[in-house]
Amino acid sequence: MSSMAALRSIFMDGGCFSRFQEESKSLKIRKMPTRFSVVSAAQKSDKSIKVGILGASGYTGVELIRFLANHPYFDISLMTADRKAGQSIGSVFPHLITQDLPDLVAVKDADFSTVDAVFCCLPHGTTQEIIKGLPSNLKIVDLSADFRLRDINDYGEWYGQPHKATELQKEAVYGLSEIYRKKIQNARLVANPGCYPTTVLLPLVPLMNSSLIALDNIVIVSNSGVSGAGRSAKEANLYTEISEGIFSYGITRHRHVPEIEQELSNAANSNVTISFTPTLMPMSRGMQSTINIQMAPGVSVEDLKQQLSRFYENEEFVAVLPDNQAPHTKYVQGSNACHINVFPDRIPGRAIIISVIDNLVKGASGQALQNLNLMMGIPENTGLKCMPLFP
Ligand SMILES: NC(=O)C1=CN([C@@H]2O[C@H](COP(=O)(O)OP(=O)(O)OC[C@H]3O[C@@H](n4cnc5c(N)ncnc54)[C@H](OP(=O)(O)O)[C@@H]3O)[C@@H](O)[C@H]2O)C=CC1
Ligand SMILES: CC(=O)N[C@@H](CCC(=O)OP(=O)(O)O)C(=O)O
Repeated sequence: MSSMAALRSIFMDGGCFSRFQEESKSLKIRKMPTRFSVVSAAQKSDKSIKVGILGASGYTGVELIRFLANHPYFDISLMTADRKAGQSIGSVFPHLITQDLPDLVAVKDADFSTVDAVFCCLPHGTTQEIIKGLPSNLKIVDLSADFRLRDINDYGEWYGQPHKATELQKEAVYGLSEIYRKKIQNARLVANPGCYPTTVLLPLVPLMNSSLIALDNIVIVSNSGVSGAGRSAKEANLYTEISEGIFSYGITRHRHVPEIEQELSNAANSNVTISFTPTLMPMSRGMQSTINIQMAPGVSVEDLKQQLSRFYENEEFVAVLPDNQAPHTKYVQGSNACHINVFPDRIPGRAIIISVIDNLVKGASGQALQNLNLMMGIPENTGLKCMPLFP
């Protein structure tokens, strides 16, 4: 029996697989834990779906290892690295010394016939070369930016090189889970969103086609923890460069601008242009976006909050905070949550939307796992229910 068939039978035994599918269709995910026998399915689990992590020695790779360790169906059976190929995971990450995990191998030595799905946690430009050669039945979630931009010319312009896997790029589904859930369920290749785009799109997409805000007056300032830059050594990320200070970079030309504009324009069905300034903060993880918008005439902050609350009322991972509670990166750290709130600006007619995520979780590995769960037809929150690490 194939892994998928085995998994389906687990759910069918409990009579819950088709009900889960029905429920997914109506997007009532928050109600799942009470209405589905997830626990009994987990008890029967045999970790029958084999997954690989390409780039397991990096920050997003090791974050996936953390979540997959508690996943009832996914078994890590392949892990790759580049410079660290040949090493055990415990020698690269001492906190994993006691875990029973495969050693890191180079991609060229990896046996892909042993896995059903892979997460690609590789640098931009690398995944598109590597996955061209993989078996065509593999499910792939790519955490890099290689397949996010639908317009191949945009890719060339913003990433400074022609795309090397244009056919695959056409096939890819943008993996903002709450927005593209149905497409993701049927996808083979998912382009996981960038962390900045995730903090911006979750609060803005539901407002785009509702005539609530002006589409030509969106000003975004985002703050990121340093782990957003990955684990490889760079002068700009030395403690002496980043501690006790902050600085903005990529001002007006960060490569996430076309990704955010693509998705906002798609939601608005009209061309949307943004002002976007990313800033590096002296913290390891966490991301906050402050989004200043012009409301349409007669629209209030309460209208925006109501629209967002309605849109996300059945979502487990996105919360619109009550009253004037300010989203704080500490309250989402280590979890797949996104917290959003909306405030009136002192300038009449304008509002300030603030959203926070953990860049390594909802901004990368958590959302990637949410997407593979969807692609495999299992409950979307499987393995992701851990609470934020606080304080
Ligand atoms: N960090 C974040 O918050 C986010 C990152 N992303 C994206 O996810 C991807 C991974 O990011 P992150 O984990 O932070 O990066 P890291 O730099 O921490 O890790 C990169 C991984 O890729 C391996 N690698 C590097 N070069 C090659 C190569 N030429 N061939 C094969 N493997 C290679 C590295 O191996 P070795 O260690 O042996 O060199 C390492 O395992 C990137 O595309 C990033 O932009 C997306 C959202 C958020
Ligand atoms: C702090 C930092 O350097 N952040 C990265 C973004 C990381 C990310 O989420 O985006 P990608 O997946 O598109 O790399 C940057 O600005 O390039």
